[in-house]
Amino acid sequence: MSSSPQSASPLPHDDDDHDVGEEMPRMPSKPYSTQRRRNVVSTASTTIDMSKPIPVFQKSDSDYKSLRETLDKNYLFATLDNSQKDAIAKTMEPKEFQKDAVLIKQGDEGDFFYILVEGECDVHITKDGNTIKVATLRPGDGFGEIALMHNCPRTATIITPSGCKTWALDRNTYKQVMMTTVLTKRKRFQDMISKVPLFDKLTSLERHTVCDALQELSVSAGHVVVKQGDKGDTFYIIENGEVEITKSVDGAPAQKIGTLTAPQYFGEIALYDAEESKRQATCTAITDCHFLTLPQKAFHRLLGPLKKDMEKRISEYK
Ligand SMILES: Nc1ncnc2c1ncn2[C@@H]1O[C@@H]2COP(=O)(O)O[C@H]2[C@H]1O
Repeated sequence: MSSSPQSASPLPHDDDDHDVGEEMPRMPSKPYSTQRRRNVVSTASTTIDMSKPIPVFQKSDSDYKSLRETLDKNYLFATLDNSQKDAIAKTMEPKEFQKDAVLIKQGDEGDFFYILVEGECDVHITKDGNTIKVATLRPGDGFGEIALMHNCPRTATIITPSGCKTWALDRNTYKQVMMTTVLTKRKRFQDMISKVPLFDKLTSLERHTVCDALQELSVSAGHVVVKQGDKGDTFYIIENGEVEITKSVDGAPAQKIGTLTAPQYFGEIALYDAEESKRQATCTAITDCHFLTLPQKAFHRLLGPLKKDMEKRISEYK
């Protein structure tokens, strides 16, 4: 990874939970190095000046290409359009960390969002005086978004046991680029999420984070959303429509075992149950349907606190 900064931007001191202001940030159609943004975004307590030039870090073509591909695959950027992802890829800067370095400390203020390029990082969470390792991050994974998007202290400590290479995105740029899409989406999805009893046990920060990761999917009546025997990689919440569940046992013709409607969910067994990572039943839209979906990585990270509740429901199916 080779790069050099073209211009540096000081980190802002804007804080508090942001509302989407009257004027929305729009991504430039030209590269940052030649264009300034004039929009201003008002927030609860402050204003983010969108006219600040955004730094461009020169990268080799191959670094740019692989970073851009990583952004395409990462669920945190799923709602951004191509020009927004181009802009992020241009502005990200390389940061390397030595063995045992602490990239993020729980409780600190957020400064950067990172994408891991090489090496591994462990995620440790301290609660009630106990520290536990909750996850290991691998190349392609992003982290550090929660404190930036929610103006809260860092929710976990990130340590690299072996040393690592990352791409880093400063707080101001992250918020400028993500604010429009993520906050608008969060407002829309909060209503829906509040109707799903499963999510009652999440804290409001956890619910916000789930909203930020949700994606949308519309299918027509007759579409097979999940097929028995397939490998599962998505969790579905029904926002509109009806889904029929059918299951074949020991090769016999599939039998209907139920119908789901909003705000019920499906697709969790193959994601949670390592032994049954294959879809256990077929789920077919019997009307046109609209779903909110969570990709597998987000599901594990964000719905970890609900594992027991989901396992209880899974055992009731059996
Ligand atoms: N359970 C988890 N699994 C994986 N990553 C997490 C988990 N909890 C928090 N993180 C990440 O750790 C980061 C710590 O800084 P942030 O709170 O800004 O953002 C956090 C998330 O990106």
